[in-house]
Amino acid sequence: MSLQTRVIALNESPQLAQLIALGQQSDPYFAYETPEQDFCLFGFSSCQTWWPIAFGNEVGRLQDWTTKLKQQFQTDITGYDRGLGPQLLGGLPFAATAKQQSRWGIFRHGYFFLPRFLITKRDKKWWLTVTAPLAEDLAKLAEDFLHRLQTIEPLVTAENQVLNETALYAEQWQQGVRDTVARIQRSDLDKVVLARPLVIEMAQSIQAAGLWQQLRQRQPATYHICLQAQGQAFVSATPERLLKFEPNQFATAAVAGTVRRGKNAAEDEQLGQALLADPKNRGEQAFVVATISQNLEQLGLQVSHPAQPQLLRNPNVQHLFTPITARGLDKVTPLTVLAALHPTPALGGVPRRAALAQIAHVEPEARGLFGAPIGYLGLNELGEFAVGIRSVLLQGQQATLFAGAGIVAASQAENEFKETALKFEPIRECLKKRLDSED
Ligand SMILES: C=C(O[C@@H]1C=C(C(=O)O)C=C[C@H]1O)C(=O)O
Repeated sequence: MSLQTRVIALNESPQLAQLIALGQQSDPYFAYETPEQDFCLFGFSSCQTWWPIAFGNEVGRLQDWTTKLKQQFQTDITGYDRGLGPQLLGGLPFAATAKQQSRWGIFRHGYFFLPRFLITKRDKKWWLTVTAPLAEDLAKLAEDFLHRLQTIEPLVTAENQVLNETALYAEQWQQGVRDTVARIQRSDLDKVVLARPLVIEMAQSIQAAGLWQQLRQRQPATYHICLQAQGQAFVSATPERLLKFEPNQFATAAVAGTVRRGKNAAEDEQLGQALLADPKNRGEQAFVVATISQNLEQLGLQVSHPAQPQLLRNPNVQHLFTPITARGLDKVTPLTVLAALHPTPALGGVPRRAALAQIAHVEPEARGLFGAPIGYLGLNELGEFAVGIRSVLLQGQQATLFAGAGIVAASQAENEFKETALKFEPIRECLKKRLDSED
């Protein structure tokens, strides 16, 4: 099928409430906002979708799909700026997995779509990209879409309440942490990130676009991402960038080590400084910096980063954080870099292969999109992927939250359990808040 695309500068800024309302009705739908809130993408309906039904070589197959898509365009689609023109929106799975139990449905092996309608906010301006088969009238499609967007009523938050909450595998998980610590102490395994699910049942079906909006209001300084397709959705308020592709370089970050936020500025500062001075957390984060750097250098890229980590603060937790940049992108494609980096030791472990085997051994369920690359990749090769943590899978009335913690030789199961509980909080609070905000 031959495709065509057109980018239109919008004179009037769309209303966020209307984008959200239209998003709630769209299938598929994707919303993406950077922590700086200076760049947003909203994708509605698809021209084509990619969701493999079997596992294995996901990155290679996504690359093949991208190459095929590029060939379907009659006109040059590579010259657009970031976020404009045809974009692939979605996520890859955390790991190729055949045998583990999975609740992820069509997201299980990854899901991307090429949107028919894409609204982009960048440099304080708004744009619409329309992409459709050659036979369709792009001007008419754009006109109808904008009319729909301008006339849609804002989303009415449905009345909802939490029915029950189950921390799955709680005991089994803590035993898994203890076994992992023992294994780390007696082998050359250094770090394994172990995650666990929390299932929340609500009285009514959960509106993904509405939850995205709530997270955006309550937790502004993170990415805000929503991927909705075939009746289910993945929503993430992750603080963590996996990769940003710029014209001549790309940017990534090493995030690890966690402590809660203080009750006041002085306590907050003290907790932050203690985290910066703590050998366990510093060691854990240094693994992440070293491994990311090595993986990139092996691709022939020139890597640079500051010598000392900084603090990355979110409402409930603070982390150690080192920004990393690499040059020499002409040697590799974006997806090659992504495959080399993911999963970083922030979500997998060190050494990677042994850590992934330990994760598969301890965790009964497939991680799906949790901890996985989620974002956009333009056919112009500019894009950005975040790490899909602080996230939730929504399926009707059921929300499954996942959170993980880095396990090293000095880890204690109870503390790691508490740390994961802390990481559930932002989304858990939003789901509960719906109850309070109904009055
Ligand atoms: C795995 C998660 O977070 C990761 C693990 C961290 C840690 O172990 O301290 C910190 C930040 C993230 O890289 C999560 O939020 O689920």
